[in-house]
Amino acid sequence: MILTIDVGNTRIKGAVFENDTFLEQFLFEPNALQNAIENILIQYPDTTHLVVASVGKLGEEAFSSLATKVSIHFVTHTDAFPFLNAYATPQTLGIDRMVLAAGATLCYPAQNRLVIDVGTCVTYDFISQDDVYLGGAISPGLRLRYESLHNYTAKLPLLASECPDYFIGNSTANSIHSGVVNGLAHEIDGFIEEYRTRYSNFIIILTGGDAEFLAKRLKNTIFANSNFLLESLNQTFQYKIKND
Ligand SMILES: Nc1ncnc2c1ncn2[C@@H]1O[C@H](COP(=O)(O)OP(=O)(O)O)[C@@H](O)[C@H]1O
Ligand SMILES: CC(C)(COP(=O)(O)O)[C@@H](O)C(=O)NCCC(=O)O
Ligand SMILES: [K+]
Repeated sequence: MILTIDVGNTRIKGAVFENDTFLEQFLFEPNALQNAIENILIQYPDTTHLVVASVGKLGEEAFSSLATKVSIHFVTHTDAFPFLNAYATPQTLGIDRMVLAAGATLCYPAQNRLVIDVGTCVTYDFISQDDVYLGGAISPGLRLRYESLHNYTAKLPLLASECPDYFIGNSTANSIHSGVVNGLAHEIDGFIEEYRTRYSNFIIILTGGDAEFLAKRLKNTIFANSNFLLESLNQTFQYKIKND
């Protein structure tokens, strides 16, 4: 069994896999992480590997105390990945984006793929059908947009995310909801259209903490899979074992 852990900039998520089967997912509190992992290892004593991808504040040392209990693999740029990386600065490419690209390449062979991850940031990643990672885009995520409006103005309140069923916001709150949610939905729809002018066919994977919330606002019918990064971590690790 493998326990995969995704340290994002907002949340730390985990999942236990038995081969390709997703058994259970977890959400961690940063200051109770070690204890929580120890409990998972007790609950799933057949766990042999802990596989971690971090773009957040936690580095490899945050997991080192667990090394006596489980074999730890911290994913880095030097791992084996199933695509050719055409990014001009591969060493600064987010490891989460590399893992998403690997998952898309392995799960959807021989086709163009667009991965959209709506987390703290929205990331777009495009992998061509000949398995070349081309890059994509980074923009502020849903919560970051709500927080920026509040943090960088004198008068705008901080609101909880709400799905507007209107386009014209008729109050301050409704204007913010329309600007943030409709704005992000239009961005995603617009990006997909831009990719369509360049590539006639590609599959779209929508993931991240706000994927389900946004999926219903999009023009394009896209099936959201919030666990795609955790699943891709499992796939990437299995690929690494076979190709090292
Ligand atoms: N319980 C929650 N706590 C924080 N954010 C949440 C929660 N549920 C949904 N979200 C949304 O999910 C987003 C974070 O998504 P996630 O994919 O976990 O981000 P990251 O990988 O960057 O940490 C937040 O921006 C927020 O809008
Ligand atoms: C863009 C990101 C901040 C996204 O992080 P997330 O929203 O998943 O927490 C992360 O992938 C990152 O730090 N990237 C480095 C820059 C790059 O990918 O080019
Ligand atoms: K993201």
